[in-house]
Amino acid sequence: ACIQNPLSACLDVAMYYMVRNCKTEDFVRNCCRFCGLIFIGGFRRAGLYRAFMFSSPTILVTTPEACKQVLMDDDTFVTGWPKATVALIGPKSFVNMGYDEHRRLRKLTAAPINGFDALTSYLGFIDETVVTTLRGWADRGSDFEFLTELRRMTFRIIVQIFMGGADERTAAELERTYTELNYGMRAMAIDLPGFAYHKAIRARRRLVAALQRVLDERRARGCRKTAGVDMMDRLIAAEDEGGRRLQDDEIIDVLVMYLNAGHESSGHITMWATVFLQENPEILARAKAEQEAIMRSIPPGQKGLTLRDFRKMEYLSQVVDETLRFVNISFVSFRQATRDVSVNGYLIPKGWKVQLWYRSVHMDPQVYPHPNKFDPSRWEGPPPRAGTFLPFGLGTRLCPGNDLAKLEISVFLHHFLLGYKLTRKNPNCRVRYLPHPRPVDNCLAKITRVSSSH
Ligand code: HEM
Repeated sequence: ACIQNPLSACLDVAMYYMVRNCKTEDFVRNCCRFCGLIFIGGFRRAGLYRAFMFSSPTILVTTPEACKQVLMDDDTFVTGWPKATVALIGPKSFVNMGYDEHRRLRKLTAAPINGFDALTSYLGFIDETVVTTLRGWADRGSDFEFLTELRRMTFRIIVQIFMGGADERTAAELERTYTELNYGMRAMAIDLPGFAYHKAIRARRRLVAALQRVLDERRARGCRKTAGVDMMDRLIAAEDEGGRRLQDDEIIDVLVMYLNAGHESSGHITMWATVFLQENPEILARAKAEQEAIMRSIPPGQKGLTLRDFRKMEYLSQVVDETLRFVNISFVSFRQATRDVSVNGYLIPKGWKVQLWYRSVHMDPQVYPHPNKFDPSRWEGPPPRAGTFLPFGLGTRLCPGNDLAKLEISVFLHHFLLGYKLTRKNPNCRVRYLPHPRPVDNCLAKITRVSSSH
């Protein structure tokens, strides 16, 4: 992992400092002491650092301007995920796809997820799922892993959108397999028994086999063409200009990627937003008052929430944005330079990897004063300057599920605020930062009903 001492635990040390909410300078100082990584830019605000990570010479990009330049230039920067990640997500998924194929499949799959019509069609299911889930937790009356259950809930939603649903047992089993896949995603790529990466590779094999079974059944039964079409139907029916259809392994890799991306981050952010609300009574009171006002404005005959109600959740949207900034669930993206290019006055050589460190942007005191304070009110006023808020990335690879994610999280918080309370068993529980920030007890907690109408 390290230029000077390939056997050192340099990468672990690097990751340890970088994934915490610490300043890049602290990381550089500590990392250099441990293993002598070489950095350009030093302690000036160059925002670019040179390192050797995941077996490749790499430039770390940490300022809004430089991130924007890289993310908006598709000719010069192509996707550049580490081989180990590609092996887990799928060599035929977006993480490893050329420009044209990516554009085609992205167009096919993104429109049915985001946008007014798509979100309207999913809202009823999301609303019902959230209401039933919260009731079930409150009826339990005992502690449970809040994060684990939230991940199951967001997984049920994404499976409904992509595969027209799955029964409770299959969904829980698949979600457990995804958890194993995820734990190996940012682990050292050691494919030996006992290591997280090895377990993740095996989890991927199980996922591929499960999705192949569903695909076989779907092909045998015939795809739906009109009512009830889901993403699997769309992928099976898709043809390029030459009339070529997608092979099973291509469909499966796109599904493995979407089902993973479509529930992990949303589940984590929902958990953190709930925790932050519960820990900050003033913020909770203001968010709750807004939801109560929305409830009062709903006409008597209306069943469930509408997108119009969701659009009125202005303060809640600030809470969600602040959670996205503060937690940095997707803290880094990977690209590769296709030619020599100058960024911020420094040369990035052709073939070098480029890592975009969103966390550094979101925790930069020059962009966000007092970055370690959870303060939703910082989102009042005009929208942030381009490149300064990148929880969903930017450019042609901007997260296609961004609106869906915000909708799911907001619907959950709406019902939580109106009727429930979270009591954590270990409120000071240690946080683990890889693969995503989470309390090591997976947020062991109890949900109690505080309003008789829920
Ligand atoms: C809070 C929730 C979420 C966060 C923070 C998040 C974050 C991100 C980020 C930062 C990227 C850009 C990666 C890059 O530039 O290489 C991305 C890509 C992606 N996300 Fe999300 N995401 C979330 C939810 C979702 C959901 C709900 C879905 C699916 C419905 C989804 C599907 C994807 C896919 C397929 C990509 C790859 C896009 C491409 O390469 O064109 N994400 N996400």
